[in-house]
Amino acid sequence: MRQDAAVWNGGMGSVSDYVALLKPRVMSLVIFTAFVGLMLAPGSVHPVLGAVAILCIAIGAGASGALNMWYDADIDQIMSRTRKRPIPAGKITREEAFAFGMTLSVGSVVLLGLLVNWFAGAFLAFTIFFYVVIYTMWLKRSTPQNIVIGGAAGAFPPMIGWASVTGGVSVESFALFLITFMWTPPHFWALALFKSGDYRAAGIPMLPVVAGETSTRHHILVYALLLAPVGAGPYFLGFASPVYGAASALLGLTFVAMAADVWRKREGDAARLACVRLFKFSIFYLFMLFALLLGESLIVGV
Ligand code: HEM
Ligand SMILES: CC(C)=CCC/C(C)=C/CC/C(C)=C/COP(=O)(O)OP(=O)(O)O
Repeated sequence: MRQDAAVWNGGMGSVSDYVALLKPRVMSLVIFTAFVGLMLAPGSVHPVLGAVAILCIAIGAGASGALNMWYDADIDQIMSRTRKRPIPAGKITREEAFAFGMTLSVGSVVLLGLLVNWFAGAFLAFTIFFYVVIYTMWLKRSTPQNIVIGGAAGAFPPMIGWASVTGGVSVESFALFLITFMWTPPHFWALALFKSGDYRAAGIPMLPVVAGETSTRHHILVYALLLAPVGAGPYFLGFASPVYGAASALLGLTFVAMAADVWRKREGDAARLACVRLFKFSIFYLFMLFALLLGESLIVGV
């Protein structure tokens, strides 16, 4: 039976504990990509409904983070990076986190369906399900390909933003999905390389634990090489300008160069630094690609 890691502290957690359950820092970039999807979609939506859509996606994303922490309380208590989270720290019980996550999940989906459209609402429900059930409850603990497949959940939000305007999907919204989908493995493995002790202790079959560091470095480089052209996809598909094409190529080549650095530097501080640099750059990279697309859509819209 799964052990409840949280200790009942005799009262409700504070507001900041509940905010922490929403994984706000990670989800901020997810929400930004959803916003860009909404802004790029053809046609228009009333600004109030657009704001409602983004709010619902944000709440749904946060809710899925809370449900992830509900299920993962046992392993979060073991890993040094996650030990201070509200449940292992004894600030919030698993039951409270579950009730909070479920309420926000259902609320965000129903609100998006009723006020915006039911295709977007169903897509949000599917994404929450994918992250919580497919990734967290199933793949994360069973295969080193966990984040390759499970990472799709984090890549769907721009498609949900797009669907909030059009009520459907398209080649363009799929191209936005593909960028985050190809980006997630190197984003995560760069960090996992030097956190593998944590995952080993928790019994999570992340790639560096199962396949070793050399294989993980190889995977990072291959994904970076695939990501570079995928990042330029919006230009090749004709919904971004040559300026975006050139900028995305430059960012993609920098990503590849940093992945090659991780591949080359195998020992000591140099290896660790190369991983940290790639991890930090990965976040900058994704933010920049979507910011460039947003900038172009605003200029065209003027
Ligand atoms: C299965 C997929 C993913 C995994 C396993 C993963 C894992 C991680 C981990 C372990 C961290 C370290 C810091 C922390 O715990 O907050 C992190 C940070 C971060 N991730 Fe991811 N991530 C994934 C997908 C994504 C996606 C889809 C996005 C956004 C589109 C994203 C954005 C970020 C950001 C912005 C940070 C930095 C947070 C900070 O500044 O503290 N991640 N990720
Ligand atoms: C709209 C919607 C529902 C969006 C969901 C977005 C999403 C799935 C983002 C993934 C973010 C993330 C931190 C995954 C890591 O989970 P982990 O459990 O491996 O990381 P951890 O060890 O830090 O908990």
